[in-house]
Amino acid sequence: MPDEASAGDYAAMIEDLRGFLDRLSSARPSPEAVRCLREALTGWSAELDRSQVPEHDRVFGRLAGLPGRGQTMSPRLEIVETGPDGSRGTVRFGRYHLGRNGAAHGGSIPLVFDEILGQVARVNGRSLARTAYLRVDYRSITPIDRDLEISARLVSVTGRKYVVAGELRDGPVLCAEAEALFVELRPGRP
Ligand SMILES: CCCCCCCC(=O)SCCNC(=O)CCNC(=O)[C@H](O)C(C)(C)COP(=O)(O)OP(=O)(O)OC[C@H]1O[C@@H](n2cnc3c(N)ncnc32)[C@H](O)[C@@H]1OP(=O)(O)O
Repeated sequence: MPDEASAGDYAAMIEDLRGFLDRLSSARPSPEAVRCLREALTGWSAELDRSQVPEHDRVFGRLAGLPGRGQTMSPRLEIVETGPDGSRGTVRFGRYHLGRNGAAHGGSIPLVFDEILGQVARVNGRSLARTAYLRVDYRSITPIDRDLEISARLVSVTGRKYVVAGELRDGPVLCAEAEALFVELRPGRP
């Protein structure tokens, strides 16, 4: 992991990257701007090629405690309260996550449910578990560009099986609900 100062810079860079992806996805750049962007990206890809590391040493998505864990794959999730039986927080789907007609893309919603439901399954040291299934019911469109409330609660523990349920709300409106099964890995399983 990076030291505190560079972790702060890394986290800020990830926020910049989220903002960049939002702007890119809702822009209609000129051909000249596209050429310049390509040039800059090619330069940065070459630079990053020089600092590739094995999975264990990655920083992306490993900054626990920060909103979004320092990654851009899933929408920005900020946990405000967590405990052994559940957690709640806010999530913001950006323009990058737009599907059609103002609604978040259906695939971006399970991403954030896997994050928060997985975190509930992970507390109390149940770290070596994987998502066996994740079911999402889309109840109403999920709007982008505003903070929504998201929650998860532990439903049951049966041997190695943890069932966790979640809800995504825009104020009084239920946007989506989910249920997932996490199965603790047997010793020696990757
Ligand atoms: C706690 C930390 C949370 C971390 C969040 C992780 C986020 C992720 O996205 S992980 C990546 C996505 N998931 C994966 O890649 C998982 C791929 N699948 C697997 O590795 C395995 O199938 C795995 C680990 C889920 C289960 O394998 P294994 O340990 O051999 O379990 P197995 O013995 O077959 O089944 C155990 C129990 O779970 C049940 N079960 C397993 N899969 C399912 C399923 N899909 N649906 C319903 N029940 C299931 C079995 O029926 C069995 O129940 P019972 O004990 O009552 O008979």
